[in-house]
Amino acid sequence: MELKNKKWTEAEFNKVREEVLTHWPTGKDVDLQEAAQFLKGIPEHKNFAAKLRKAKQEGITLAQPRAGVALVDEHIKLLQHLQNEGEADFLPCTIDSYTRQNRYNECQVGIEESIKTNRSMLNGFPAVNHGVHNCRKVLAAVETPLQARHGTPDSRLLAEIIHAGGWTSNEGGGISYNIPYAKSVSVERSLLDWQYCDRLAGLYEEMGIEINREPFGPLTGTLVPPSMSNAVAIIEGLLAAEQGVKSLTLGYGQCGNLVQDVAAIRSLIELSEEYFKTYGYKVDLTTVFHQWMGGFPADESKAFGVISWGAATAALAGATKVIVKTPHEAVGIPTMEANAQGIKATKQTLNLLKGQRLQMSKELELEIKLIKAETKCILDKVLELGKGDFAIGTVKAFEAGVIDVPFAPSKYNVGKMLPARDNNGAVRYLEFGNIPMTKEIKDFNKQLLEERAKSEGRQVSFQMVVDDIYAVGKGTLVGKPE
Ligand SMILES: CC[C@H]1O[C@@H](n2cnc3c(N)ncnc32)[C@H](O)[C@@H]1O
Repeated sequence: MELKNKKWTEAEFNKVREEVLTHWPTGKDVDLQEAAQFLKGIPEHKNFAAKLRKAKQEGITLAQPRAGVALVDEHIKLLQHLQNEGEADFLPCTIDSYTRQNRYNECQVGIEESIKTNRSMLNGFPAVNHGVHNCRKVLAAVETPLQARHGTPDSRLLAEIIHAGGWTSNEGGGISYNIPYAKSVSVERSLLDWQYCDRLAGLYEEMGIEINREPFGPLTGTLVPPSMSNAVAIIEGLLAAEQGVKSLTLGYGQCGNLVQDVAAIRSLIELSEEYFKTYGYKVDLTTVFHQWMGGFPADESKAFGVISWGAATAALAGATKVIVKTPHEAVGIPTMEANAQGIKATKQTLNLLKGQRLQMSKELELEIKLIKAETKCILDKVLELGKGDFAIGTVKAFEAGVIDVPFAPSKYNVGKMLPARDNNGAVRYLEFGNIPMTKEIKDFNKQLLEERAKSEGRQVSFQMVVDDIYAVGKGTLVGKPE
């Protein structure tokens, strides 16, 4: 199938679908019409898109954890704890790493091992292997909407099974679940495979069922300049809308400077609304703010400091949803108690800040303008490279280094751009690589980094990048020389 940013016809979709449903035996339980009937029977309070729309109307920020274990009953117990004790507003099913690489045979081994050892031998819920009916069993056991959260370049079979299972949201996208997660998956391949997932969501929409899609905002979660992550989010949103997606949550990963993080969310909303209007897409747009995605302090009390700071920033930014971290972040998969604690700390902060927003200021206005200008430089070039087609343009933009995600494992990412924090901890471009920014923008980024260098008595250098990567885990935002 040739890649172009054009809505797939049902014939094109069905031709691919026949093969997708054979990738694992559980694919044969997916029947679109039967699934549509099942989904229509799900009460509104368990529909992701509906709950997001309500939160946006009420101007509140909702909290969602990440969580997933190997076996169905344990996963249900975990989610019920996060709902009842943690008071989670949305529940995830974080999918295991084997499923993310379509290695369903290894999932099967992991499931059997988990049964044998009575502990989760997978780092998430293997939804493909568990199949439609077990996904429905999970949905029946909770009272909040469910979403698949993962990092899967080819999420086609996973999307089929979780949506037929009544989970009304799927996270990911052809850039955001490839470049930060895979080494050798071509951008063209992942864009096509995610067009499939978006077209599936679009088909359900056409049958009167709302399905939410959430591109993965943070990307590598390591010093990603807001304009780079916003550019990717807007592209993935536009590609999804072309396939018929009507409920979109665009995301962003906390960088740590309050003004910049609030400006990132505000500019993401403003710029995406501009683009969706230009292209005539009628979409329910919401935002999601991911609490700090970088290195965490091992000390749990300090971890709660990071978690609460992320919650506060999400509230002050006016994000619709915040993704919660846990006090076990530095060590690995959290216990269900630690996971619930992260949600409770987050909700305490959200409740205390309810209705409050960071007021407009000269600094905030400047940062919003700067992020929008930088983002438009990237998007304009992508569109030019694609001769008006964002899908083709994205493939060419990666080849040219116009889209360049810092610290990405993918061999399709040129990795020439380098970010570093300025004196206030805002993430700036230290090296632009082939990213086409105006001279004014380049000079401004350079000036801010020079100011930091001067205050630290050193040259602007790669060492700043290294220092910034380790800083938060060591208790500061900016990695100043010791
Ligand atoms: C995007 C990476 C994030 O997902 C989190 N994560 C990955 N798998 C799980 C899991 N199974 N349960 C809870 N959190 C998880 C991980 O801690 C990290 O914060």
